[in-house]
Amino acid sequence: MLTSTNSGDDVPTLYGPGKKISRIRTRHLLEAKERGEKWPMLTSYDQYTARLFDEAGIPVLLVGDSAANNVYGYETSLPVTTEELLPLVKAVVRSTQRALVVADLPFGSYEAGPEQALATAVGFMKAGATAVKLEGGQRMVEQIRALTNAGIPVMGHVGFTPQSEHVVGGYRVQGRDTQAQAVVADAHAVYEAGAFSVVLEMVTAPVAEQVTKELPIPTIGIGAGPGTDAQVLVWQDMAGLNQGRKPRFVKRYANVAEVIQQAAQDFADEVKGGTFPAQEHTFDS
Ligand SMILES: Nc1nc(=O)c2c([nH]1)NC[C@@H]1CN(c3ccc(C(=O)N[C@@H](CCC(=O)O)C(=O)O)cc3)CN21
Ligand SMILES: CC(C)C(=O)C(=O)O
Repeated sequence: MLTSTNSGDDVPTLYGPGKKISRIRTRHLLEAKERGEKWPMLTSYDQYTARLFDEAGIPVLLVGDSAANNVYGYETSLPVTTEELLPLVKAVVRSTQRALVVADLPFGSYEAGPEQALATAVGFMKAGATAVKLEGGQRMVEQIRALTNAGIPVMGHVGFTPQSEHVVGGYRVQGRDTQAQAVVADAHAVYEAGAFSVVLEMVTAPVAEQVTKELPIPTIGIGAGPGTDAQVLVWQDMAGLNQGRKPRFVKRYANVAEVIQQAAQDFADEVKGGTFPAQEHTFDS
């Protein structure tokens, strides 16, 4: 079903159904940057998508706090809790053989300080995650340092940080004009604190490119242009299950919403019309 995109040589590529690396580790992501190999990351929150994306060769799956709006039906990321995210992390971990699973720390579970961050992150690691992600640059270096020292790989997240939308002043591009140096400084701070990678969200392309060139760790862009080492999208956006307003940075690669809705309508029609179930779906005496 899946066609290989591998060139067939012996270089262990990160992305692709060739599966030459049996289990993705953070060092593989660093090596990919050194080779100049770009890679995709997707969110996943459940068994079926985790399995499909893993088999498609997606090397990193993020159980995002975006489960808030994409699973639980909240309007923003703010309400979702550690208790709500933990079962989703467990489901994704159980359904993944190769991909590196990153657990997002939800709003309110790490900001109080390194001790709170460590307690929360340990819970996600015990649930089977391989790394955690948290939002914030310079203001989070203590947390990032504490987790890294405890053996927990940290993915940073700078630029637009949805958990602090009320301080940032809404969903806005970061890194324009006077903000540019703040975004660059945040990315450097995250790296120096020990992060193995960093998400750049809604950052201007030149700033993202500069950060990508300056840092030895992979940058993962969402609305940060083509210059980052990796790209991430929320899967319901990418596959067209989310039919809501589409941010500029989203590309819809399928229309899954239409497929599911058509299936539901066909099922309903056949039940009403008495054509389902047929003989083949029925047990004889
Ligand atoms: N479905 C979904 N996709 C996401 O990418 C996503 C979530 N949920 N939930 C958590 C955060 C919130 N994110 C978002 C959501 C919307 C915009 C947005 O509306 N952006 C506008 C405004 C940009 C501007 O100010 O110029 C856009 O058109 O891109 C941005 C980031 C990214 N994350
Ligand atoms: C958009 C990505 C990077 C994210 O943080 C999430 O899905 O929660």
